[in-house]
Amino acid sequence: MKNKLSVVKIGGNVIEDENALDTFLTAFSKIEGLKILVHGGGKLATQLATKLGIESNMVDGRRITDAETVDVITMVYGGLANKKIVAQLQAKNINAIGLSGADGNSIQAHKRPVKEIDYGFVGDIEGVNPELISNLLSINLTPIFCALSHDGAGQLLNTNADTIASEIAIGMASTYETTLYYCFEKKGVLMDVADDNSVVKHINTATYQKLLSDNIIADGMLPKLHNCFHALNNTVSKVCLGDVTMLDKNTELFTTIKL
Ligand SMILES: Nc1ncnc2c1ncn2[C@@H]1O[C@H](COP(=O)(O)OP(=O)(O)O)[C@@H](O)[C@H]1O
Ligand SMILES: CC(=O)N[C@@H](CCC(=O)OP(=O)(O)O)C(=O)O
Repeated sequence: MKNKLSVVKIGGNVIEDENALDTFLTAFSKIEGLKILVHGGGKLATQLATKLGIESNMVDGRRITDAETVDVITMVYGGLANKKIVAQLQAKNINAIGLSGADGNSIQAHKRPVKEIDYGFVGDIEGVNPELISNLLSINLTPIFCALSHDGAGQLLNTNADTIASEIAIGMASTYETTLYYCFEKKGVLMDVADDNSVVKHINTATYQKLLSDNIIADGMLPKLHNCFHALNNTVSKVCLGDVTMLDKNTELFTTIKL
């Protein structure tokens, strides 16, 4: 039987709120068994860019990443956000190790080809390095990934954190029984975004199509659910979406997705 592995992604809304981040990291530290954290930080990057007088441009939820912006996101994702999380997990007795995709060649990518839109230094993932990640897990380290990949030729690339989480879960799924958790500020996929009690508890391929055609899923939820099904179609066992209470298993109010 395969060992269980939890791959957990947290979004920018949780990271930028110190209390929410602490609550999340406490819940994450209590997850039993092997675990990996992937964090975003898009809002923090936008805030720092504004302070530096650099305009942020998003197209379809993806950041146009020019040369100045790739420096900003490297500072924020690989530096401030990643190292704060690692230090706070150390304080909770989790031996966390922070990684970008360049560290240990853990996430290989290529610069997105220019079609109608030039996204700049945005990376499309080619593969992850499951051996490295398994080795880290085997010596009791907990990998903490930020939203940076690399092209193998010296260039760091910006890759959406939801995508990094699904690709890592896929990369690990042949070795571990892998569950992917998307943890954000809502209780799951909601029928009405304004009503936190309207959680859709179970989604499968058929109900996903219905939610799409009824326009229930919008904005950031569109690429997130695309990543969920991409993971499930590539041997990840289960995907769950919800707020922090989903992790401590004290609630049944979250969304579980299976094919
Ligand atoms: N049906 C829905 N259920 C829940 N959230 C939804 C839904 N449709 C759109 N959203 C929006 O998607 C957002 C989550 O996407 P995003 O901001 O990209 O997440 P993250 O914080 O993980 O980066 C929610 O904050 C919510 O405003
Ligand atoms: C290419 C691209 O758009 N990358 C994202 C990476 C950060 C991220 O995904 O952060 P959240 O999870 O907090 O949204 C960005 O720069 O905003």
